[in-house]
Amino acid sequence: MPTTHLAGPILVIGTGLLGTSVGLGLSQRGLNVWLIDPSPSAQTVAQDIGAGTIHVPGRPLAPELVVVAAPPDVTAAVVTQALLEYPMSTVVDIASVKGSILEAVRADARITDEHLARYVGTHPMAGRERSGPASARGELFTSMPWVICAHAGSRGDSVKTAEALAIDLGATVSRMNAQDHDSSVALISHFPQVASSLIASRLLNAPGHSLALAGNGLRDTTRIAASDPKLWIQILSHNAGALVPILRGMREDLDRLVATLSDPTASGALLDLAQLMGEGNAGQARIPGKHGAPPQAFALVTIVVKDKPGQVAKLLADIGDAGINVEDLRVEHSAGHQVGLVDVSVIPGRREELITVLSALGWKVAQ
Ligand SMILES: NC(=O)C1=CN([C@@H]2O[C@H](COP(=O)(O)OP(=O)(O)OC[C@H]3O[C@@H](n4cnc5c(N)ncnc54)[C@H](O)[C@@H]3O)[C@@H](O)[C@H]2O)C=CC1
Ligand SMILES: O=C(O)C(=O)Cc1ccc(O)cc1
Repeated sequence: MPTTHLAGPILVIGTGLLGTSVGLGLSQRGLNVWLIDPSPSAQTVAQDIGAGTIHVPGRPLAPELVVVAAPPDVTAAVVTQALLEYPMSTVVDIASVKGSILEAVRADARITDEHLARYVGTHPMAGRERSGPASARGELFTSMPWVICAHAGSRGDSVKTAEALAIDLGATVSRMNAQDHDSSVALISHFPQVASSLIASRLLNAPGHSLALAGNGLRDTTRIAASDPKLWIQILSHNAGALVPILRGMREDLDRLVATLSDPTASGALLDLAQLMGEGNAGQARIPGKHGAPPQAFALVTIVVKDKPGQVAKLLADIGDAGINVEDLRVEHSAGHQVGLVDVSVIPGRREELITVLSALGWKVAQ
């Protein structure tokens, strides 16, 4: 068994996608995990897939750590209850918003400074569009950022325990206060979610023959529009204060774009468009690369594969045998043809070698 920073036991309250993923990851590392969820089926599925053991309320339990993985709306109430019920435990939550939850816990008349000292708000920056325990993965957090939002009254050992959770699950710890967290995620998570939903909602009345032409541009920009509405109405409403200024900024840009495109022959119009595209290029280039590394432009090699079982696995095995690391992978199917296009990203210095090796093995390299 791998060594862990946590000793356990750990109680996970809320065994949906995130809670079950936490339970799976910790159980796989040999820790003793207990599970509670008001939904009997969520609780049972989580236990059945190996996330831990259902905790029967009323049975004595003194967890080292309580992880609250409930929806944002109820998180503050569940955290408060856990602080009162488990007087020796550190209590963390993993909700996508932090400021409103800290305020609500603090505002509860039953919560003293001693209680609050054991609470640490946290947020793993990892998830999926699907909710529920059946979609959970123990490896969900590997190499992903996990924000630890200690507050002024947090106890040092509780902050360490919260960080141990992130580290034991393979995540990268990032520390900031709740306000900085909320303004950061408004920009890098909540705004993209809204933008994606707005784009996808434009497709509602699109004719089928238009949609049939869709490629990765549309798929990339609408992937997260498939997210769970029940969760997102809570996230967006809890972080509205940080989100609204970003949306106002976008509205200004959109108004300017509409004005420019209303007369694209006007003097300065093309310059305006070039500026918009240029600013987009510059913003996109600022997004860090894999594992938080600086942005890195990978080289792309496109391979044409037959659309039949095992082809992509065989291709990856051949690339692996050549000792070349695949940095990113995308498979595209061309409509009406029995072939797939596999885009393989590698570090630029290995591109030519990859093309030579694959061509020699009989693969059809498109570019
Ligand atoms: N889905 C994602 O991609 C991410 C979600 N989060 C946060 O994780 C939390 C959980 O989200 P998911 O696991 O995706 O949702 P989910 O819908 O898969 O699971 C939520 C679970 O909480 C349970 N629950 C409802 N009321 C409860 C209560 N009063 N006490 C205890 N449990 C209760 C539900 O029965 C359900 O099993 C949310 O606060 C969300 O903001 C954080 C990072 C990523
Ligand atoms: O799928 C993605 O790209 C995400 O960004 C997932 C996600 C959703 C909600 C969060 O609070 C954190 C991460």
